[in-house]
Amino acid sequence: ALLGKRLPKYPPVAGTMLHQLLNLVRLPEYMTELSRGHRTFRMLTPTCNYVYTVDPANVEYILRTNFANYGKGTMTHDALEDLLGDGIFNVDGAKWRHQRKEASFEFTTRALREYSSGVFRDVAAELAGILAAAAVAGERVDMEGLFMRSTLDSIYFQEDCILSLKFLPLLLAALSSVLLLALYLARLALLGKRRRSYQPVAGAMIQQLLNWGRLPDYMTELSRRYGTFRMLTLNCNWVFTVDPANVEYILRTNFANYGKGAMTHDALEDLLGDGIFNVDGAKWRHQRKVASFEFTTRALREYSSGVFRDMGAELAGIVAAAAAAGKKVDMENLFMRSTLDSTFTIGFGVNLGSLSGSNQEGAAFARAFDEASEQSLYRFLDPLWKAKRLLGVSSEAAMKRSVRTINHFVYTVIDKKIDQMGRNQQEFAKKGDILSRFLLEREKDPGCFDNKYLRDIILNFVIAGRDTMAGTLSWFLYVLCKDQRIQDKIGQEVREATTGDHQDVGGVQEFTACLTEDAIGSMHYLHAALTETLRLYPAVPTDVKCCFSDDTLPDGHAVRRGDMVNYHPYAMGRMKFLWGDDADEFRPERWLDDDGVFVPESPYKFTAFQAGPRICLGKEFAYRQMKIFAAMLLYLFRFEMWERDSTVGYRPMLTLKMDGPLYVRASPRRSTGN
Ligand code: HEM
Repeated sequence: ALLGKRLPKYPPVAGTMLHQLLNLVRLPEYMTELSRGHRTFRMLTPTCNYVYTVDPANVEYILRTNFANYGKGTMTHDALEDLLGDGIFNVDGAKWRHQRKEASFEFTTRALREYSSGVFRDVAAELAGILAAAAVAGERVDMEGLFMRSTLDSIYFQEDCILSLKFLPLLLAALSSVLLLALYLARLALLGKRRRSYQPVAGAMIQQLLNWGRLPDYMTELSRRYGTFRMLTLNCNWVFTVDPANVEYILRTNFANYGKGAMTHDALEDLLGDGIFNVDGAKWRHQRKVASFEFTTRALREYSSGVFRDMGAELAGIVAAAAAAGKKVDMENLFMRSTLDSTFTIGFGVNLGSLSGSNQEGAAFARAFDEASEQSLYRFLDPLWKAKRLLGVSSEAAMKRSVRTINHFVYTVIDKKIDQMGRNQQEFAKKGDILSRFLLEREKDPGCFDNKYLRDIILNFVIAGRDTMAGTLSWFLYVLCKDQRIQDKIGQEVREATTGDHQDVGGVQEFTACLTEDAIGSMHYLHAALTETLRLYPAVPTDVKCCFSDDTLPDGHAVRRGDMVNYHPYAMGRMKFLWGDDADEFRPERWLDDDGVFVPESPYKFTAFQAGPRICLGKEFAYRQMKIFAAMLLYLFRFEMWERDSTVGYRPMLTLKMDGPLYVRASPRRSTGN
């Protein structure tokens, strides 16, 4: 992205608007001459560039490949509005789509085809008659004039125009058919406008603020009552839906019309910068491409599996020590620390040591990151946040402090890495972490991205990998503490897939060696239990997209440009109309077929990983790590809540984080050998 910024390559300048004015009477010729010199060029005007091209590849790109990025725009629309209004020639987006659909239908009806063919034949016969008369009389004929008058575009009735008089009935017939069509389209457009029905209003922002501590459940209650509804705010509608057809529409069918938008970008910019989570268009496409490539390399898969196993073993060691001492363990905290360590190690080749508690700076970073994440979500509901940021007061003062801590920490990591690379290039080239790979790329192509770009990638990677996985593992263990039957079933499956029934291994390290890719792949019940956790406790409980132009959702409800359209994984996971009467029940079996094989659901119904072109890139990655951690812990230990009947809640953040510790008692299922 930075390379794109630093080295923008614009087409050569072939002239200015003045040159075009001087050549106005021969403009097409003049532009043809320029096109011979440059296939693509610019003409400068006081307001913007005019780019001209005769290159078919460019033409295909703007007319088809990246169609969504090129349209009439406001300048053309405003200039032609008095003449063409909001007709098909002069609009983009939903208005264009609607008229195009109606017109496409009308233009292909057999009735219109037959009627117009008759008119054309009659007009042509009249024209031939006039020509015949002129030929007999030896008179000259102005063919251009005849053609003009015989087509619909130039219908002027003048008393001295014999041809028009002759053609009048036919022209009127043709004109009336066109007018009828126009009236029909206008009526449809008007009807469409009149019929535009909006989602019922379920409340206003104030209600969301009043229910802040239990927002996901409050929104679930509203979803049960309304399905799709609006919450009013001062500046735009917030639309919420749990309808899979709507979800598919915004995430896939009409993907180009729904994106992060300026509001989300601004609210998250301090934390996520221009990272993949927070951008649309070309910036998103570029990072998606690079990341998709990185995430599927075998090298990264192997490297990350190794890191997950080591980290899982370290975690198991800590739990074993607590179990031996009969002490309670806060598993939520351990998961947060261990996933932070594993994410950092894979991302940057640096073990933060937060699991072992050896790194104070790492702990401060994690705290600042949580605070910034919570504050970023709050910004969506606080209309004054920008003013507060400007003045550096209240919640925004804390946000500034958190971001400073985060930036200091991340830039230090990057600087250290650059230092390492400088000291031993050859050793460095062997490193499997993502930052090293990016730095090596930068060596080959200096200036392709700077430290700010790397910082944004890091933080996006951290929020992607750390909070989501730690949260899911914590909720997973929580529900398992409440249901020992499921816990034992997973323990048994892990045992069968790894060591078999009769040969328990003694220690963590020994067991780690049994956790092969095949063994992990065969744990269908564990896979189902993790998926069931994500159904009821989706790591990203609500996801919002900005609507770029007026549209109608598949359920018939309209949305306006600028509306914030939310689909709600947390609420969706609890809807009876989607999951049956036992929707609230934790039941991994619902994901398995009769042979016990995991069967995935439509991603538009089970939306925990999003869906469509922006589906989570780390889905497989996440399952692998979660399965390694879960398998290791459940093979070795049995867990129960430290206080038997205690429950845990959540904190409103970008991710569904537990509110407070998850204190459990761990007891060995078998000897850990530690
Ligand atoms: C349980 C674990 C996870 C869940 C539930 C999850 C869920 C999601 C969701 C809902 C999104 C869409 C966010 C949005 O743009 O609105 C997303 C995007 C993404 N996730 Fe995950 N994620 C998980 C783990 C991971 C991991 C471990 C990684 C990588 C290490 C990862 C990488 C990404 C990336 C790069 C995107 C951005 C995709 C794009 O915008 O094109 N995720 N994830």
